[in-house]
Amino acid sequence: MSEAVSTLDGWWSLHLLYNVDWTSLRLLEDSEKDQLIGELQSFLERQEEVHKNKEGSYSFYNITGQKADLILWMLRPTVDELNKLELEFNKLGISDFLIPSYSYVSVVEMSSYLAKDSDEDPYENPYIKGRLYPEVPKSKYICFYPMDKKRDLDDNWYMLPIEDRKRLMRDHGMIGRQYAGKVKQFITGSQGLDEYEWAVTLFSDDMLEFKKIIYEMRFDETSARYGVFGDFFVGIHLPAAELPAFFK
Ligand code: VOV
Repeated sequence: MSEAVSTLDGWWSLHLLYNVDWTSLRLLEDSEKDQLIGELQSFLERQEEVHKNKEGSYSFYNITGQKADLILWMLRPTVDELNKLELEFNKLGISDFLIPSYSYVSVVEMSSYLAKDSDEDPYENPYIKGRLYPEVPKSKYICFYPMDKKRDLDDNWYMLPIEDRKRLMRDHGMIGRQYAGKVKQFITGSQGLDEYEWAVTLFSDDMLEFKKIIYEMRFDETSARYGVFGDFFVGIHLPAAELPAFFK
């Protein structure tokens, strides 16, 4: 049996994606729309407060293409809090006009493949804390997708010796590092929690950087041989102040 890799686990993560029911929304009076929008803005302001207090984080983007219109990504210390938040969101008036299109449950994950031997408690290390309990940026663009590592007879990530997986992850990290300052990545693990094994959530101020990093990584053995991908969702930042222009 191959040696399992240990992980450090941080905040819980919930990606919620919706399509807007534009046909029904169009039938509302402007004053009714204002009320729905105001309520959603208050919800987002509460998320911003939590983010500023470093008790969680969130992001809200307008998805490009027909797979969804909106993505709300929320991070919290416990899955119970996320569950409650989802209920709170479902009870907002605007939710009557939102059709769920996709959701993803996971938890911020850091593997130990590249960890240095140390006696210190990793959960007290400032760098690791910053990764496990992240401040999600408000970059112009988001790219979100779930993925697996392959378990075929010939190409089975889970049967590779840990030394091989360490080498592959080192190479993966080297490519990633070339995108420092251009792409910010968040890896959340979902083994036993959702359909795939990880969610990848990327942020950048240039949408083309998503294509560049993902294409470059496809040629690296980790992705070329073992990466299996779900649907990709890309979108543009939607600040609360722009909601009236978006919905009206
Ligand atoms: C901004 C770029 C960037 C950087 C710097 C980066 C670095 C790193 C490091 C150092 C490590 C290992 C330690 C850890 O933290 O776990 C990882 C881990 C991981 N990555 Fe990564 N990754 C990036 C970016 C990045 C992308 C674009 C993808 C998608 C791959 C693709 O083909 O579409 C990805 C995937 C992952 C996954 C699924 C894991 C977990 C794998 C596992 O088996 O556990 N990642 N990643």
